[in-house]
Amino acid sequence: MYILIVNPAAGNGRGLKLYQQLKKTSDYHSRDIQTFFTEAPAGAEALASDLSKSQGPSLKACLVLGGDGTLHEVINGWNPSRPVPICFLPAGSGNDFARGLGVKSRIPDLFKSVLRKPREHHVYLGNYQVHNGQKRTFLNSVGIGFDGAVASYADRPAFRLWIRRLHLTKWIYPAALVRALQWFKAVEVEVKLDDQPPVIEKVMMMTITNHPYFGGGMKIAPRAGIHHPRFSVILVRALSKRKLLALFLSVFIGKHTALREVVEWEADRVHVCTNQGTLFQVDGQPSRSDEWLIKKASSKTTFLSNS
Ligand SMILES: Nc1ncnc2c1ncn2[C@@H]1O[C@H](COP(=O)(O)OP(=O)(O)OP(=O)(O)O)[C@@H](O)[C@H]1O
Repeated sequence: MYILIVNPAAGNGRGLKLYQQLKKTSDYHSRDIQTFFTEAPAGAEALASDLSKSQGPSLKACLVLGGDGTLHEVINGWNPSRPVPICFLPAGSGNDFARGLGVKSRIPDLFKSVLRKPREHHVYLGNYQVHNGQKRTFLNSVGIGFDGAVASYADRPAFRLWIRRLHLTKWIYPAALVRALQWFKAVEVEVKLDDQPPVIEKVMMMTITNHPYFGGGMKIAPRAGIHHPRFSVILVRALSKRKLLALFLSVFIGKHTALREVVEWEADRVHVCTNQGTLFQVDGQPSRSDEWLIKKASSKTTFLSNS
């Protein structure tokens, strides 16, 4: 049997539309699939926690139809002592984790293939702790500084509404980037990678990522790979706003890492501190902190896909 968790609100209602398409397929009816809807913002975490406790050995996989935010909640809610393969059916506005996994098909095709002939990916996700808080897991990246400012802008209800009215949902992150550029200022951070001595840098942003993509398809860390056992760490040193905009434009052609202000490191453990509350994002969800401890997970999570 399968569990299907649906966020109807993902991708500004795309989650519901895709669910209605899946419901019409023969595979949906011929398999034992129990469907659950998230009922409120952040509802997927409690739902996944309850479902993971009540399932027996007949559960073959948990399918998640939603955006990166929904998948993040499911991964964090699911009881780790009852591991189950996860299949992400990307219905959000960003869907960077699906890009990282190499998913390209339409959702109904992906759904069909995963039920009939799934391909397993075993991935070391990332764990993070913010200012001695609870340890949590991330799928895509933790982005500190400008990256967090962009996510924070993209999360504003008025901005989302404006983007939706203009049918620019796909371009929400680039649009938020242009807005955040107007007020963001570089921050000083102390960075410690693995057992190396700490370094102090004035940065526009620092992104610690499991795979190359962020912001809805920008290939920020070209050397990263979802099957790599270490993080890619992208650090962008303080630069002018014009140059930062040029940097993001060069991300589309994969040339930004050639810039003098951009460095790409690898690490299993990253500790970052600042002396001021700084915006950051985790899997696209914005927040604020002054300390982050980020480590590769010690065990792998299984994802099902068709490629
Ligand atoms: N029933 C619901 N009604 C309203 N909001 C919901 C509901 N269920 C979940 N949510 C919220 O919807 C938000 C958006 O979901 P999600 O992040 O998965 O999609 P997205 O933002 O469109 O895509 P992405 O994260 O890929 O950019 C999340 O903050 C989640 O908590």
